[in-house]
Amino acid sequence: MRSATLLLITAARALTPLSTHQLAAEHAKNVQRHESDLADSAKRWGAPIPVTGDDDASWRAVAAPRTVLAAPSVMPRAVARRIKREADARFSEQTSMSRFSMTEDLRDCHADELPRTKRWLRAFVASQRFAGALRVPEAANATQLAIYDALIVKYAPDLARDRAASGQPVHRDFSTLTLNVALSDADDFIGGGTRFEGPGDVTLTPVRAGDAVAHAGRTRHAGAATTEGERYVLVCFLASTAPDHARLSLARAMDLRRAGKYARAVRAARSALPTDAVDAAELHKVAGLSLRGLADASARRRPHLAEALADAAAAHLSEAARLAPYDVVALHSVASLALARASSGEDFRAAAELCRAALRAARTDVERAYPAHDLALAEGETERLSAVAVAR
Ligand SMILES: O=C(O)CCC(=O)C(=O)O
Ligand SMILES: [Fe+2]
Repeated sequence: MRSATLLLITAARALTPLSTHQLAAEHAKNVQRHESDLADSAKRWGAPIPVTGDDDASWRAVAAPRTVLAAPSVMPRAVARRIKREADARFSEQTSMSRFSMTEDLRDCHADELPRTKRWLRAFVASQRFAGALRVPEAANATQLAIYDALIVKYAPDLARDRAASGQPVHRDFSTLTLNVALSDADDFIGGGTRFEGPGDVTLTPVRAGDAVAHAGRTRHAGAATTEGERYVLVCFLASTAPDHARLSLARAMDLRRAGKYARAVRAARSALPTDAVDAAELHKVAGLSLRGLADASARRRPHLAEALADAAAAHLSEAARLAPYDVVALHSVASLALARASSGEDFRAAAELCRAALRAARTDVERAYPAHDLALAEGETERLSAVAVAR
């Protein structure tokens, strides 16, 4: 009982929004993690690199308003070729496939294990040429940057499980700024490129080895599918030495999720969102995490925890629906969760009302289909339960 109560409290604290006290606790954990990340980076990459002024015009914005910058030939093509060979030698010693990326459909290795790559990268980040990449707004205030990780990634259809396309799904990096240097020429492969999600979805395929792209780690992006040939990239993840709480909270949330600690993951993910100007889509994701936790807690027969995570999901979904009252999916999600949790006539009536709100926002038949289906279920249950009540 005691442990169930404690768990309930833990999960209920994930409820939105977090109090000042909870936020401070999350930030304290971030600082701890940040310090250990910096220590780890110093061991592998050396001391943080002071940022020099920005007067380099070679970086150009290519995907406003998300601010993705591109610059041609930041690395001499001959260096890119040598780095690629260095990585190939490493790959041939490796038996495992991808170790650090989000998918197994590629091959990767740590760039700090490759002496030539390591030397080039540190020198480049310290150079005036790199400074233009700091026009990415998230990096604008950084005075020192630490390389906390860098990978060489190789995409080739042969490496993919389906042997057809090698890529990486849409994700965020846990960096303040990501530098992505092409190690292959565009005509070495078909498909590929870095895809940036969102309105005006754009895929950047640098023309020549040595061309680079820079973006905020938090900008959602993917490695577009390489369907023929081979595509190599050097991806470098840079962190500002000042703790970036949005980045750190998100990184902790992902670790906690992987460890199956959903309630704590939800709280960390919630603390990654700004206290003002929260985006409904971000709240959807936190709700998604709560729902996954709910499923997990139910499977492990932890009803109190499941209940608290369902509360967290409902709270985040309602907040999202309040922020985006025109968003049928948000409104319907609130309704369908209420329906799933309903047990009394009153619950079903409330769920039906939420379905009607979603229906009012719907503009097309497709948007109407799910809320209408759920409304019929909710009304059916309301009727059935009132018939039972009368029969008694
Ligand atoms: O293939 C690309 O250009 C994207 C690589 C990437 O996003 C990553 O390794 O984190
Ligand atoms: Fe990435």
